[in-house]
Amino acid sequence: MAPSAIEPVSSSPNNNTPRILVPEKLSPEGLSLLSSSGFIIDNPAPGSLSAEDIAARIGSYQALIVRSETKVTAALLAAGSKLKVVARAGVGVDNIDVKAATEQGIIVVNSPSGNILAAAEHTIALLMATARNVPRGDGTLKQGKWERGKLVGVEVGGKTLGVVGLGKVGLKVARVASGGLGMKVLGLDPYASADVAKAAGVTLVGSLEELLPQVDFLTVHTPLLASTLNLLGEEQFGKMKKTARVLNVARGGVYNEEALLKALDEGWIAGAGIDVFTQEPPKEGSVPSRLAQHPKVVSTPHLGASTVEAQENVSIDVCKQVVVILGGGLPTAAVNAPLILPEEYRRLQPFVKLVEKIGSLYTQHYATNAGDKKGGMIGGRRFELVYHGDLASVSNTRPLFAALVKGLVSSISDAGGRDVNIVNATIIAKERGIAIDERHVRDEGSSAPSTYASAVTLRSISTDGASGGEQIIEGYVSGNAVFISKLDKFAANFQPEGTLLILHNYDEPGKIGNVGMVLGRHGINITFMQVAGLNQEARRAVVDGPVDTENGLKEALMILGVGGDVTGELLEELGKAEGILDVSVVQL
Ligand SMILES: NC(=O)C1=CN([C@@H]2O[C@H](COP(=O)(O)OP(=O)(O)OC[C@H]3O[C@@H](n4cnc5c(N)ncnc54)[C@H](O)[C@@H]3O)[C@@H](O)[C@H]2O)C=CC1
Ligand SMILES: O=C(O)C(=O)COP(=O)(O)O
Repeated sequence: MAPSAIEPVSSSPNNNTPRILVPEKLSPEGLSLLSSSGFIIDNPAPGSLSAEDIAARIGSYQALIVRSETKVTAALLAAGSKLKVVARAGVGVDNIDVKAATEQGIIVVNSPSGNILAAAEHTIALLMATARNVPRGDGTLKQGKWERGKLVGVEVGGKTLGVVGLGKVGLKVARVASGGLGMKVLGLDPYASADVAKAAGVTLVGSLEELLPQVDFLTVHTPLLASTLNLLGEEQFGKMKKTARVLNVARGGVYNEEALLKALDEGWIAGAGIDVFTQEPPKEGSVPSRLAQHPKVVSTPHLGASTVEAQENVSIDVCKQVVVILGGGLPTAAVNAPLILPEEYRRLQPFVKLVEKIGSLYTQHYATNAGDKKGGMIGGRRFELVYHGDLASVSNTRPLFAALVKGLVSSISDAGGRDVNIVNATIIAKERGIAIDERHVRDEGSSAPSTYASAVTLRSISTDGASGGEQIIEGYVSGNAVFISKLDKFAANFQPEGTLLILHNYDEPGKIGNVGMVLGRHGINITFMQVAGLNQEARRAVVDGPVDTENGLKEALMILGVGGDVTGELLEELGKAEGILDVSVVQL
């Protein structure tokens, strides 16, 4: 039987003393913080508890601390009737069902930066190892062979590195590659700040299509999200140089593993350095295992965060937070902590919801769906959040500020933006190069119907004058429902809920019918529809303006609430329909 250091619950000194289960290897520095706070820690030999063992015991624990190996499923959380916190001693929370935890009121925390240096350095290690055949040289020499002729490598200096995902790890890799190794670095991250990228020696490009044919090495540093799963498949590997090598110290699945195997087998690319797999450890004979054992691949068993220093950092980071949470406090890196404290809930909650929806609508409509993804639509931008009417007299707007940051990053970050809370919103905004000014305006009008005493305007302004001009979204609250009343120059009135298609078009007879037919062909139901025409100011500008009065006045937005799967194909078809200027899909 596998060894287990877990004592029966009844033998604890006091049955009210919180118990913490740590089924994976965690540095003792953090564990000693827990024990000196008086908690009981059960830290059996790593791997000795099966998923069933953990589920059978979890009911007696107030906290669970994991790394990437324990799958914290909805069923496990449901069995954890006393659980107050699940702590991830690392960055990625893709092994935790955060939604289920939130529904059960369990706080999930992580260590957002404790291991990022380790992950970046491991990426550089794999870069050099793949370029210079280090593992094969070592392996063959240990077998008594001297194979210099077979192991000629390539230099990285002067070569081009592509970095997909310019967050904390990606930027560190980029800095080392450009500053230390003398590489030319191209970056792709639709949400990155152009200034931050430039300071790291990175030139931003607009798409994978533009990036892939240029790179000698490619590295990915995005979280694993629905939008990054299989980001690179056969089509993408086919666009790369035959001499290119790819690296993955992010998550298995960002590269489609079957496609990567094929690209290596058929010589579309020259090699790979892989730390992470869709199945860990990979089962013998599976695709991830064939990849790990492939002669052109340098593979490591998810070692990105495995340094003494990183493990100390993440252990201390999360154990401190567990102590705070079990003591009734608010953690610093909660993946799903509340944006709003109970005493402010009644008054601010609808506005928190409105501002978060406005932020999310902004990112999806202007950044994610934009044809030109060179960045600059979020990071590196100045946002002005204007509180109108009664709301202007609220002095503690921290929850609204945090709601905007959360809304802006929700569709692009690891935990769907749930890691933003009132404690860390300012830091996260700064990290992403987002500047937010708040203004309180008592008298000035907004586009909200005059019966509503409070409204919010978000204005997004380019700081370099180059990217994207200015955007405006305005909304108001009625009862507990939130409404968008203005989208740029269009006067709207719709609830930002569910899946919405926003079509910018010339408002002419037949347009609605055409769109309805396309949606019908794709099996999409329309739940509501609204045509948002130019607001008064924009009408006046067209009438007084020099050009094209007729077409200018016909400009409108068609906003459709839809049910069903909105595919890329559908969007393309809608985009090509006559009179449609552009289309975007947002999930709110
Ligand atoms: N192998 C290992 O041991 C480790 C792996 N990791 C992995 O690395 C990932 C990245 O970590 P951080 O840099 O700390 O996260 P981060 O959140 O700071 O950065 C992620 C970046 O990806 C960008 N992004 C999101 N979707 C994108 C898309 N479709 N295309 C291009 N860019 C996109 C975001 O804008 C953001 O800038 C983590 O989510 C984790 O899964 C992290 C630490 C250790
Ligand atoms: O922090 C992360 O996202 C990691 O991938 C590190 O995983 P680990 O804690 O080493 O199992």
